[in-house]
Amino acid sequence: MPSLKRKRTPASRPPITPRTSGRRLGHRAPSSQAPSTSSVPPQTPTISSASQLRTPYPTDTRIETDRSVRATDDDFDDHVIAAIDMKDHGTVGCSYYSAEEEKMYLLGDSRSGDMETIDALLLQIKPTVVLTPPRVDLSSQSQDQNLAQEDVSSAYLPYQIDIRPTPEFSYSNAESKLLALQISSTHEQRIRFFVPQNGLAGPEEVDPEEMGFTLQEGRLLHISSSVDMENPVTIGCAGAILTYLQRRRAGAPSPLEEGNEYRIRALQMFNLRDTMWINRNTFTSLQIIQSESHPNMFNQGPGKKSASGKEGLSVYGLFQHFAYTPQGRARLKQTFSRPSVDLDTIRERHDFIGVFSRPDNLAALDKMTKALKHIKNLRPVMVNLRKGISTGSAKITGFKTTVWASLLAFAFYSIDINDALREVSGAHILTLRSKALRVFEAAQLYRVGRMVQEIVDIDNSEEQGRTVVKQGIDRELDKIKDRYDGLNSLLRHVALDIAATIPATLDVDVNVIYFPQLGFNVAIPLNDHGGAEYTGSDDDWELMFITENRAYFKDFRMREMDEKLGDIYGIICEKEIEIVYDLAQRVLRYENVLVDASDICGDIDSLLALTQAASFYKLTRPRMVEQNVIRIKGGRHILQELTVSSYVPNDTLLVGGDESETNDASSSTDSNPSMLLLTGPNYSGKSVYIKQVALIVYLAQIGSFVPADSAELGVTDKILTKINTQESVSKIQSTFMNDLQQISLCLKQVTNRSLVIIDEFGKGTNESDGIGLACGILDYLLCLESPAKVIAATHFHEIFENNFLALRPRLHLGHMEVQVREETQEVEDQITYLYNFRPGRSNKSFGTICAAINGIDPAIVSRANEIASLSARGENIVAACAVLSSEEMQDLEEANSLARGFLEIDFSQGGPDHVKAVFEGLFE
Ligand SMILES: Nc1ncnc2c1ncn2[C@@H]1O[C@H](COP(=O)(O)OP(=O)(O)OP(=O)(O)O)[C@@H](O)[C@H]1O
Repeated sequence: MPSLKRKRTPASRPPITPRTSGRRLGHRAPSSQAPSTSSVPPQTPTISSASQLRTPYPTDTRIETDRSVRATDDDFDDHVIAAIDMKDHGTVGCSYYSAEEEKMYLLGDSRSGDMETIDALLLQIKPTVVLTPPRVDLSSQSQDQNLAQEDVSSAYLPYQIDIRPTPEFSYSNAESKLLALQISSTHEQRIRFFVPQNGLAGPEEVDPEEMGFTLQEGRLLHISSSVDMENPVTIGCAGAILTYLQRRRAGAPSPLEEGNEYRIRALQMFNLRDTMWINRNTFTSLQIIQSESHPNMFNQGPGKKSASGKEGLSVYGLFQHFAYTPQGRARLKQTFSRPSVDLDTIRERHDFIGVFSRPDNLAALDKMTKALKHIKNLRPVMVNLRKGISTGSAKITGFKTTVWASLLAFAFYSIDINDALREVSGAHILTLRSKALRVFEAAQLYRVGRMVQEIVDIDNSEEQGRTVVKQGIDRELDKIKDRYDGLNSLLRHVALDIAATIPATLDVDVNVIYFPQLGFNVAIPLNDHGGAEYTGSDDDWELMFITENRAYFKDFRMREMDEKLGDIYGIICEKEIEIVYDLAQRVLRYENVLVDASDICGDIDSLLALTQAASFYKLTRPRMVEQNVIRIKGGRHILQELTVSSYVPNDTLLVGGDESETNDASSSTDSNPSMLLLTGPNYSGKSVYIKQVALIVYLAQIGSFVPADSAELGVTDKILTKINTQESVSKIQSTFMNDLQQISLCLKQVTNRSLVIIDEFGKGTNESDGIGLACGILDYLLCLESPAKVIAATHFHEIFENNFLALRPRLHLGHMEVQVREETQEVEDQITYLYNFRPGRSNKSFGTICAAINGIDPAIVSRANEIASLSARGENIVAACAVLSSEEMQDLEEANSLARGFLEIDFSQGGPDHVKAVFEGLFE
């Protein structure tokens, strides 16, 4: 008996269509052609008998509002709702809710906050909606953000600002709402609070009520375990978010959304204090997450390989290819937006990379990365599973097969990760490993995997676009399925019977087709006039519908089969729905631990991305120390070195705070400088050098290895930059104005643990003002009692020619070496860029040589050289320019004697003839 293979159809409902040919002239025997599934009517209906039973609400209900607040199945994960408040002259509080993680994060109140703090927060959080009370005006911030986004990157999406009444931010509103939260029922919350060390022993062991607390006390205790209630502004913000979520739920058009959307599984504090302060300007200018074009990209100088060398490159871009899971990439991006200032966290990440970089762990690393490539984020999978159950059976039949396939792959591949973690040598020091092993064990991965594998026929499910249950699970279901599969042969026989009743003079193809919703039908091809080639031998044939090629009829045989077998497909689906529903519920018992396991895979994936990048880009482990120091040997710029054929590594030494040199001895290279001031011609590599130092510090603190032969680094709390970028060009204000804003922010934020990067400050105004300001700022930074680490580059040679900036041990001068061969005829060959950092200042201005290289007339260049050196010496340029050539001197002397002779003429003596004779004498 030919078995009926159910093919995927657009609506996933297989029509069964055995076909036989009617008799042609000459009484040919009915064709023995195999049954075909051709001519599937486009209006194939959907199955719903069982689904309607369990679907109390329309399954396609969606909340459609604007981009930021809509909650659909597709973008549900994207929502990040932040609330920000500022009180009492600068206490900033912030909370945010991530729909993807189903978590609310609360910031510790930041007492010295300002709009820049808020900007940094928004940058980190990347919210879709921001709630603020009327007293906080974010409109300028978002305007700026939109501008930046337009011009530079899509990394920072604009957000919707929702100004809410002040009472929504009150502490009392927040407290009552927090206490009413139902998060204590979740496994994770109980464990976090009551048995932090015991890991995942089981929820029943740690119920607060069992420990003798009243419900209210239990909840307060519970909330306080994850939230520091001593942060009133932040707590107020949490209240505003809870009010917002409540309003959203109440406004949902269908109760379907309730409980599914905006659930809060956990509360967690996050603190800017643990995070390095780094603002958008710095992210942009160091090309960390977005691209930057060098101002000279269209005018390449020597050593520049291609104009597009920097375009489109970003540090994050270099690393992200090594993260394979969605949660890993999200975690990696978060790591890049939040470099840490916590030594333990940083060292732990370095330890992880160190362990997995060991040659004897290569096999384990390989096993883990291979496994990670198959792992999906279980958060949306679980949301779909939960929704499928709570929204009724129509959803269940529509359980995307990816739900089961993802679960199955997750279970089995995370077992591989678990095994690899056990095999890794030297990993006992890694707390992430211990945590992962604990969570994987609790998640009962093998059991969950087996449950899914035993029940769900993944291949067939994918083919049919619905969940198909395997043979052997339910005897009755198997029997019905056998009957369904046998339909194929039955229908062929019926088709042959019908064909035998068709007059021999006609040659008609007869098909009998089963549609799950429309039952059994005889399908007859259409003739050239659009009518059926045959319409039945008697009145019994009833035309049901016509498609493009065929007409469909019911006769007594079809009606009889409808009666006996018409529901067969529906019954199969209904049975399968029940089994799958039961399976979904059993899997959901492990929901929290499975989600934890999925998150842990993200953590592991992001750290393995750092590990693989470390080997690919030849990075080394920095030595993180308590001292306030940056000591780099053979440092490289991780992006720039990819764009040049041979990159020249350089050393750096900077010491901040009290450890920097304070005595007034004359400058010496042995002292500990807090400031490095670089000079040198264009293209000599100053900007690359200063950015390289900042990037090494940054990379170390996100937990990555660094591009250097060795690096000894103390923790830096802020990287503050004044660097010209494309972004500044796009701003409404002038470059100088922007420079001033950047530098004033640096000066306001700076601490002795900060790293300040200043690239050519003061270029946008007149020279003397620029020099004055630059000197004033550098001097201010040098004179701080406990100075920050500063690297600055300048073209203002006057600073040194005129001793505007007093030399002192804290200040080291440096330049990027260039080789000059003046004896060479061709001016282009006179200068070679070596890119070596050398102590001391550049003793010559090569600006004019650069001008010559770029095609400026040699006479102009030589004149410019003369004037530049006069100017650098502070001489009177006007007087110097008045010096005349010998020819000019001769002419001048002649004119002089002529004028004197004229003045000596005595016009009172003699008549006109006498005067005429005197004149003629003068001009002879
Ligand atoms: N260490 C290095 N090794 C190799 N090439 C380098 C190095 N540093 C810089 N370069 C090359 O020199 C080019 C110019 O560098 P950079 O922009 O830092 O110069 P600059 O002195 O800051 O110039 P400007 O004063 O015009 O801004 C870079 O684009 C790069 O191609």
